[in-house]
Amino acid sequence: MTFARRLAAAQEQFGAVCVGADPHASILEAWGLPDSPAGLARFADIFTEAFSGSVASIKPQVAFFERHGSAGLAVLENLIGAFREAGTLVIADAKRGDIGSTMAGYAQAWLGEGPLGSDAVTLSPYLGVGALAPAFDLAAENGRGVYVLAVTSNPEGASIQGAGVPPVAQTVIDELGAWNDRLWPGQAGSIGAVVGATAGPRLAQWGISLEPLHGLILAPGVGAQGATRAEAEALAVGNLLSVPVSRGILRAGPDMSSLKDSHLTF
Ligand SMILES: O=C(O)c1cc(=O)[nH]c(=O)n1[C@@H]1O[C@H](COP(=O)(O)O)[C@@H](O)[C@H]1O
Repeated sequence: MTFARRLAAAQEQFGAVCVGADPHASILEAWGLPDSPAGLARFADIFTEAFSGSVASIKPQVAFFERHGSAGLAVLENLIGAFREAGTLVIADAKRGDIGSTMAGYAQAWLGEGPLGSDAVTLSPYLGVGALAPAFDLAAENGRGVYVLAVTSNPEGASIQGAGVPPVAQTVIDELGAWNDRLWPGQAGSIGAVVGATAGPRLAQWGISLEPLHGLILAPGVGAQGATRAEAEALAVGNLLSVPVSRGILRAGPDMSSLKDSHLTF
């Protein structure tokens, strides 16, 4: 089954919130845990108990695991495995992107059968949308998905993403839509665009249309970055929307019952 269909079924059951697994040093501290591989492992245990099997998807931000080196990556591997085994979709937020041959390596790492293999991965299109083809092709082959940065939630992205006529972001979205149509003809594609929930005013100012995407939208920025769920929902325009929330949810921990319920408030 395609990633888009699996995600649609999961969101029908659990809703569109994607819980961010972002163990910032400040979150570990707030949870009374050391900023070490042992603290990270304890974070992962609590996070797994709170959310595995009870939300549609999670999004581990891999930087917060990488900063602990190989021990941190081992925690990430276990986390990915535990959630996938429970049937909760894992979107690895790795923001990878490189020339085609190296891209094939990243695709195998994050969308393959190895220990970091996830249901979907985030990618950066700065080397060209076409350079990401190895990830698109693997996703089509094995029922995985990708999310490509288009209009990011941070203000610094504007000078590049809004440059040109049509703006770079529109070109990214149009090219992603063409890939979706080619790889998943006649159905929702499993390639998504990352469009910040904070980015509504930029979309309007640049005249960006998300309609040609024919796929998925990931709209970060709700909660800690100040955007609302309604602002995220306004972005869907016929695409399947997921709303990742990291700090807004994690700040409810480590108390298990507050943490378990926190995603319901978004
Ligand atoms: O790709 C992403 O997920 C992403 C893209 C973007 O434009 N903005 C953005 O904040 N993110 C990620 O979404 C999460 C947002 O975290 P919170 O602001 O704590 O909810 C972080 O993991 C970011 O790395």
